Amino acid sequence: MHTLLLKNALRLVTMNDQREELEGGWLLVKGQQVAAIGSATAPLPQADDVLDMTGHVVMPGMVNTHHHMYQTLTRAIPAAQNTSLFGWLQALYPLWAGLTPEMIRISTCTAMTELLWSGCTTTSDHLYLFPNGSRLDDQIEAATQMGMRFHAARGAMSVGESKGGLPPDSVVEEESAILADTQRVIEAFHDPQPLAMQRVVVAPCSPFSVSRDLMREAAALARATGTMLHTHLAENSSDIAYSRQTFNMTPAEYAEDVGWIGSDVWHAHCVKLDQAGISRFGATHTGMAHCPCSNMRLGSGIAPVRQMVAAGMRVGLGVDGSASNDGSHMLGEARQAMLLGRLLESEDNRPMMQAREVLELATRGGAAVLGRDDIGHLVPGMAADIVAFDLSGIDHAGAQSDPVAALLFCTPQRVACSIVNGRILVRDGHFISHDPICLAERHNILARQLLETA
Ligand SMILES: Nc1nc2[nH]cnc2c(=O)[nH]1
Repeated sequence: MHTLLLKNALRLVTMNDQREELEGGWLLVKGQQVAAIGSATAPLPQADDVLDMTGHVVMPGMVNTHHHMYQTLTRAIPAAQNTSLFGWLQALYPLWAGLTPEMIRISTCTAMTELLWSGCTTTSDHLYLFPNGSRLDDQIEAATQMGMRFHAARGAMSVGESKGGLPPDSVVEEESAILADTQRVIEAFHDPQPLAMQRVVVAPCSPFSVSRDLMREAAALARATGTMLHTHLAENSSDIAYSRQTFNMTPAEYAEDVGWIGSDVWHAHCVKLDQAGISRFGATHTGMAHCPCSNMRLGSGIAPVRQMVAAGMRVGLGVDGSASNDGSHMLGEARQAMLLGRLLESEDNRPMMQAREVLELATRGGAAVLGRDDIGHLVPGMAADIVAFDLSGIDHAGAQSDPVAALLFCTPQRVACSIVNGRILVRDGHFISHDPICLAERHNILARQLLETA
């Protein structure tokens, strides 16, 4: 079995149960897993390949719990720059109706390039439109090519404008077809085994674009197949008003009513979850994807992350779709989570949100949200998902006293090295098996095409 040694780390952040950080530490990878970890004084093992991590912080690859990768084709669209959630969606749905299978594949490669470069090694994606013959298969094919660990959420919309929903009728699907296709992709692609590179998630889009029946049937399908459930919930005040008007319930009451609480469920945003909802979600270990950039970009609000963690909710970070961020920088997202958390906490003079607290959400937190115990920290037996940031450059000059906190306090960097499932994808800052410049060229051609066909 191939072995790889990372040695001389400026800091090796294990995120283990004791949260050990080893100065001068080393880590040995054997095949797909972490085989051993040692401090500066422990004898170095032999290995087939050795990476010298002098000046680098080495840490577990981060876990992104919410994204819409196809939106990389529609970043910074003028009509959607200055509107809140519903207006933003209504400006973009007609563009997204033109998506093709190649656009799904290329946008997935683009978003995964950004994510990998920013320190993320596992990501979920919520793909909820399938126009012009697009299928989840297109995205899974691209993820396999990129080598990233992937939780593909089979999204769906079924309630169009004519039935009181938000999306135009042209982008919704029949509910029977949604359920049949979701079952098909679970059978074709879902791998429940430890170290799985591919899992499938059941993921109707949001309360304002699918029916109560579909939510209930989706929950039953997920439970029958041992898959997880994911949707948007309580994102902003219009979302709350829709829930009250349509279901006469708060979003948390609605989620419980349709069977969407528990340790196999995670909801994106939850900015406006009320106290009763936080308590109920906490007691049932329901998960949530905290998306600070998107929540600021769309003016949605600030999710009370600390309260949610204290209540027992599983909390991870999500960059959200690239039309409401409009980037996929995982370390940058962690920095924003820290800074935004400070604004909320400052209201009652509580201790400030700390760098390590947020790094934990980005690693262990995200792993828990996706229902995984084989990623998110580095101990022998865990998946070899490891990233390294070089702190010897100008952006970190003067930050030697705490290089781990400096990852978030200083300008967010790209990784020098990224390893997924024991395979090196980025070395010395460069992708080994694809060229991001060629990718961006093709991506821009397709993005123009999408605008022209709308
Ligand atoms: N932020 C965000 N919220 C949504 N709610 C339904 N769809 C979306 C989306 O694409 N982005």
